[in-house]
Amino acid sequence: MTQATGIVGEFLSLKEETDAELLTMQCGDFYEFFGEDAETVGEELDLKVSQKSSHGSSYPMAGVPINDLTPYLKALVERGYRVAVADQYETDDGHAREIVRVVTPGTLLETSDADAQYLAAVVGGDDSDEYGLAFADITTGRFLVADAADGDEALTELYRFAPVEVLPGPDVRTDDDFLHLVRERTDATLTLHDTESFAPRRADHTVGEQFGRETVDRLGVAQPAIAAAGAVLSYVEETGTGVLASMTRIQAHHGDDHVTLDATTQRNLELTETMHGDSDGSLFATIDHTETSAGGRLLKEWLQRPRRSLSVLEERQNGIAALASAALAREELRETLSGAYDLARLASRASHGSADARDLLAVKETLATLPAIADVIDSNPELAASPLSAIVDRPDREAADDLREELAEALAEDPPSTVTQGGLLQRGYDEDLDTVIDSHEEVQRWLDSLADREKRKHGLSHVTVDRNKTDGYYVQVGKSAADGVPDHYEEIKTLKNSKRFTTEALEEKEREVLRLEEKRGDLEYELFEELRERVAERAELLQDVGRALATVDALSSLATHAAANGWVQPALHEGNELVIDQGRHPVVEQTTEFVPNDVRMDRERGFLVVTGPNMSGKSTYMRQVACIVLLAQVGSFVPAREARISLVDGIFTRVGALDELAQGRSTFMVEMSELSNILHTATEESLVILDEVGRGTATYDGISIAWSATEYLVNEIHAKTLFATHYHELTSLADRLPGVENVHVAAEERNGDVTFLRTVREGPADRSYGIHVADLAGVPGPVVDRSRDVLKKLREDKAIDVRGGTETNETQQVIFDLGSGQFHGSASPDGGDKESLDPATESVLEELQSTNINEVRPVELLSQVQEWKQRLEK
Ligand SMILES: Nc1ncnc2c1ncn2[C@@H]1O[C@H](COP(=O)(O)OP(=O)(O)OP(=O)(O)O)[C@@H](O)[C@H]1O
Repeated sequence: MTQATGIVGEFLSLKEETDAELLTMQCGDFYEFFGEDAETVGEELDLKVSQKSSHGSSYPMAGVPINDLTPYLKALVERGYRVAVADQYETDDGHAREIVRVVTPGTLLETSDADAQYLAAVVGGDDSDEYGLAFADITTGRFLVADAADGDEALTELYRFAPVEVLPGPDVRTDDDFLHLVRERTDATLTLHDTESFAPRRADHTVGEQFGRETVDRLGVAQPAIAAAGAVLSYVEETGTGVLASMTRIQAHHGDDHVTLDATTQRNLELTETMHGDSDGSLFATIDHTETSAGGRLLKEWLQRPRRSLSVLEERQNGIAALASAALAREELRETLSGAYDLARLASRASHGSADARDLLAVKETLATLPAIADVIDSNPELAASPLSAIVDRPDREAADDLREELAEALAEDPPSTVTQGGLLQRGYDEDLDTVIDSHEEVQRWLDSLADREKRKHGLSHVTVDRNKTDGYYVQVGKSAADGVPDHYEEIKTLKNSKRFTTEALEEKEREVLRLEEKRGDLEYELFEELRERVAERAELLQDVGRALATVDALSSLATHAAANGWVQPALHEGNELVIDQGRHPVVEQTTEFVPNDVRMDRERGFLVVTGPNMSGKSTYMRQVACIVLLAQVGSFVPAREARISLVDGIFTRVGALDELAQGRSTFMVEMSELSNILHTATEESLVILDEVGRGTATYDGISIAWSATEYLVNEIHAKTLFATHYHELTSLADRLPGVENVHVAAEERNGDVTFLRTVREGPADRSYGIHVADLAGVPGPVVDRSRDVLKKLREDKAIDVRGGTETNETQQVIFDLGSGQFHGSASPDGGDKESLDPATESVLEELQSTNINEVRPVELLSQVQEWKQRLEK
């Protein structure tokens, strides 16, 4: 390509200045893309690409009218592009252009999505495993920082906030494994931002400047989190979004305040989307009855970040309790809330300078909902006595009223969406403006009555006065009357049925009206900008009011759901007892005639082995327990007749996931790394849900792993655990290990038909129904019969040790007789049946026994298990 000159040359040299993938440049009334950019945009957005000739060469070109740029930008950014925007401005000798903004997924202000839009940065510690994270939602001004003890915790936070764009710090950039997991667990675009901005001193300075030195010192987060925050701020500034002013507050997200919910668990419990990736059918979609997008955002945040503080949870519970019983007042609140707009978003738009008069009107209307809501609360004794009154009193109500009044005095009732053509402000707001408006209206009246005057004065019929772009103002006279116009009429155009004239007086008024229009437009715009700036200065106030309204909305939503579905307030406590009477699964109960079930767990009964036929309801039962505990720690009521819930520090799940095979990962490998993560992180205060661990490999390997994991959880971790399994063998652990109990989901078999009762009962299931289910599913008869034969043949003795048993403190041995389906304690601890084992089996068992799966990496474990298998087969 020859060196481009002219407009294309200007485009290409601007393109060199930016690292954005695409550039669009203002050329008069259009934004244009040239060259490769034009082709990309043409393909992505189906935009027409034409050819622009420039000095003998020709370049692809695609453009959109200035006012239509936003939807195109949005579409490009949603496809993961970063787009630089160059604006044109006047200079003494013509015009020039410069890049004013780079729009990226995390800095797109024009989003119409109600969800939070987080821009994140993640930084590794210099010589520790620690990570620091920062999250900013530029559309609402929310800014959070968090420490993470290690890479896993950093990934968990990233999954929790689901950022749309991530800035990896300099050290994280080279960690391919970490980046791979970020890509896998979030939909974020990864952007390499200037390394300098992550430098400790510089970041510390940036953050101090933005939020105030003292605030930063009080945050109590480690240096990497500050580095991440500094990088985010510098990125927001550099991309030219101009919203830094709306970021008024920095908050530390302390993991300890929240229930640990790793990415897998958030997915397994289908918190915000189902396993299939739909938002419908998720727990959030089920319980969300919020009226405002800010309320919905807050409720989602609560679900993703359940709390551990009893006082925080009780405040929410008490709010919900009051709202749940005050049905009428609740409906009134929701009705009022339905008129509220997203104040945090409006504040960001005001800071950015893109809020129009309608946006400010929305601010005014929303500010007015706060006292309306406070009135409803005050006039209902139950609500007035609840934490709701403190919630609505938290923002500075007086300042909110002042701002609302100021806006009410300033804004016109129905302003246009353009801000440059007047009509934005009310009479009486500004004296100078009133004078201009008076003169403008006077001329306008003269023009409006001109046609009538001319008709009367000159005896003309068919006269109209109008204006258009080419002719300006004109008097139009019908053909039949056109000959009778007075001499001072000057003809400007002949049409088919009429003629257009102008007069000196009309021309003069036209000049006047244009001057006044311009003056009015300019003055109004100036006054409007000042007003908008004053609103932007109150960003923090708007965020506070927005938060209060969102809180009332989220609580009302939870109360509405509780009241409609018969949910109850759980008794929360810091002990160990988890008792759920007649619990239900919050999502499944919506679509099924649900059979409620009980749970009782405490220190003496901390591990439940859940058995039952396939499809009987084991998974549902366990998830139901996890969801109820989670909802309780959101502060919500729960689907049960009664519940007493001990607060947990984390919920961990290992549930067969559907999507792993699609991702080309070995199911067993995933299963083992998830198990390993649980065994490493769960504590005595955690809730662990294991669904068929060990299923992904050969039966005996599976049993061995399930067995030893159970021992470890019971003996070392003491976490409350529910473990569903098809390995009937594991049910014998209940007799041997204190704290382990069997429950089963009941089914009845009569004349070969199995009826699922969905009722959970004490004790192990009678037997495994696998072959029966195969039969039901229509597997051919001969195959079913033959599998029964094979099962019979497989029933041979195997010996397994139980660790941590009660009878002696020593390891004891039990023999599992697959023939009878029973375990027998060994006759003597070191002799007996053990001698009947061949040396190879014995050595494998010894190694298995001495393997601490908590210390072995999953990959090694896998190959170790394979090796044992080969030795046993030999
Ligand atoms: N308590 C209940 N009341 C009504 N329906 C239920 C109940 N529990 C489970 N179900 C329904 O039963 C079906 C099977 O449940 P689930 O997947 O939990 O079984 P499972 O025992 O875990 O099966 P598998 O062992 O094959 O994984 C689901 O469609 C679920 O909606």
